[in-house]
Amino acid sequence: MKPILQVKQLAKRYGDRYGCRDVNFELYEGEVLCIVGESGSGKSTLLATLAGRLAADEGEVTFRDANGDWHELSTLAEAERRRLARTEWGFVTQHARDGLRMGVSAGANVSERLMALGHRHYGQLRATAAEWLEKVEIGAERLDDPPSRFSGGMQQRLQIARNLVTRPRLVFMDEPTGGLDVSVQARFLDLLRRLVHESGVAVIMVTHDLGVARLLAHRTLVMQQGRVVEAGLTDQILDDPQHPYTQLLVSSIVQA
Ligand SMILES: Nc1ncnc2c1ncn2[C@@H]1O[C@H](COP(=O)(O)OP(=O)(O)OP(=O)(O)O)[C@@H](O)[C@H]1O
Repeated sequence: MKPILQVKQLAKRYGDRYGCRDVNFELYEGEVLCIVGESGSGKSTLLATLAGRLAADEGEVTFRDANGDWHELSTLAEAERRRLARTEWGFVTQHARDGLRMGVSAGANVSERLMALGHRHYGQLRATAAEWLEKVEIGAERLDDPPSRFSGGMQQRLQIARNLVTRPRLVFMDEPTGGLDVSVQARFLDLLRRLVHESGVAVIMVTHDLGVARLLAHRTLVMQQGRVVEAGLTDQILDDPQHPYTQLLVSSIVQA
């Protein structure tokens, strides 16, 4: 199997300080990778740089598209990056208001990305949006309601539908459970795990919650002060952490 993403010596600076540095890994089709670490360790910076939302200062990120062509993000024209973001990628944000259009209907939120791909048939768009609302357990009768009338958990599920409806090959997620009450997190994670598994999409997810990584991720990267200090299979990392910082992270949840 070939990787869909290759990351080499990636670094992003803010002024003369590094947000993240010396990051190397490959991601394979259908693989779920979690990036964990404490606040300020560089997780969001790394994610935004991988998705081309921030320009890398060093190293490279190379993505293989559905035709098998490789694209190095730093050399991509902005129009081409946007095309990839529309067709091959998704991005789920921590706060739904950053990832949804709060003023338009739930149905429009889902069909918008399809329309950007050229789908125009109104009845078909509506039917697909209804189908996806059902898939994320919202209920098609809410099709015309704006997400501002939804609970936090529903908004986050709508964001998932909006992103997966175009069948992207890679979805970036920045703390998707971060804003949710603990009581709704479990249901959300369960649904997410099922949809990711069914669709075969690859996911790179930032989380500070090792429990989320345990539940979803095949592999995990542990970040400290901008660097990846440990990387490997999630179960191995959580059951037998090698780096002192990972040991500290793991022991802090065991004690909690
Ligand atoms: N726009 C910015 N300008 C300057 N420094 C920044 C900026 N964004 C992040 N940083 C710094 O880069 C480092 C990494 O921050 P980043 O937000 O990527 O960490 P994080 O692990 O995602 O943290 P959190 O979990 O709190 O979101 C931190 O030291 C942070 O202060």
